[in-house]
Amino acid sequence: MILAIDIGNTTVTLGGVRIAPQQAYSLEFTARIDINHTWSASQYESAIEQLFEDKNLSPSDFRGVIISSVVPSVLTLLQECVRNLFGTEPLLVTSESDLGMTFSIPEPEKVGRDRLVDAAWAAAHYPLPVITVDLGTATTFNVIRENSVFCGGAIAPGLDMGLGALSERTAQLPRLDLQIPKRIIGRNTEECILSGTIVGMAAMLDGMVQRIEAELGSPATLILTGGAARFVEPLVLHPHIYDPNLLLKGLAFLCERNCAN
Ligand SMILES: Nc1ncnc2c1ncn2[C@@H]1O[C@H](COP(=O)(O)OP(=O)(O)OP(=O)(O)O)[C@@H](O)[C@H]1O
Ligand SMILES: CC(C)(CO)[C@@H](O)C(=O)NCCC(=O)O
Ligand SMILES: [K+]
Repeated sequence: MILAIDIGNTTVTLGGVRIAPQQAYSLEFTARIDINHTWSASQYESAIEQLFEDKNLSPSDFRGVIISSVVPSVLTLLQECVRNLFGTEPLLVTSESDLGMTFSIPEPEKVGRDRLVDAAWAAAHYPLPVITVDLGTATTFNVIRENSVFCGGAIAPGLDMGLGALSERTAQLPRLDLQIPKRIIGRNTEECILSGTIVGMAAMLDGMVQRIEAELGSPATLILTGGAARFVEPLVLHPHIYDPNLLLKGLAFLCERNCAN
């Protein structure tokens, strides 16, 4: 199997991805390590060793390691971990990787590598044009046109970021955990916050997708992913596919594609 590592601003997500014949990708395991900016490489290394021990895994179970990162400082630490644990360099996703896409934007190297992975998987596996929406620390949109042309997207504040900001910057609003709202018209403070944040996110997605389709001049396939997607997905009206492991499968896909070359 392939070890896929996504370094985000909140979490490092690890996945063991097995690729069966006929290109069937399955997740053998997933694990999350919270980003801790005081940690050294050896602390991340211990966390990964502990994970392997818990899951009865060893480095020899993996035939490749690939990383996408949007946090350069943590990437340096995890590259060192992989070197120590596996004795090899991990493959890194960049805009120069073979992504199976071309770019119609001026600075592809500035696009978050998590966005590139989502886009590469979607371009290869879904009818084009396709829009991917990833609900993580931020909510990101990618738009891939016919012929696998990555033409841009959008970046909005994340769900949890919105919930956090509401409580931190007010006297009377509590900190709530994500949950699916019971109704649109909230009947108390908690219901109002959940409606405004979560139904609001779904409405934003629907409105954005409508506007993106208008700019494209054609309907698009809509793919939703990311840790917070399950709270929003049931409220999205536009036809869509919920693919919770897009990023990890995308990493394994790119590992295959870029190791073979
Ligand atoms: N098991 C869970 N229960 C409740 N909320 C969750 C759970 N898993 C994820 N979330 C929420 O989903 C959000 C997004 O998760 P995801 O893993 O996609 O991104 P992240 O790790 O927070 O962001 P990044 O990838 O930028 O680090 C998290 O901020 C968290 O609030
Ligand atoms: C938007 C985030 C933070 C989402 O993880 C990440 O993709 C990122 O840092 N992007 C860089 C800017 C860009 O994608 O244009
Ligand atoms: K920043």
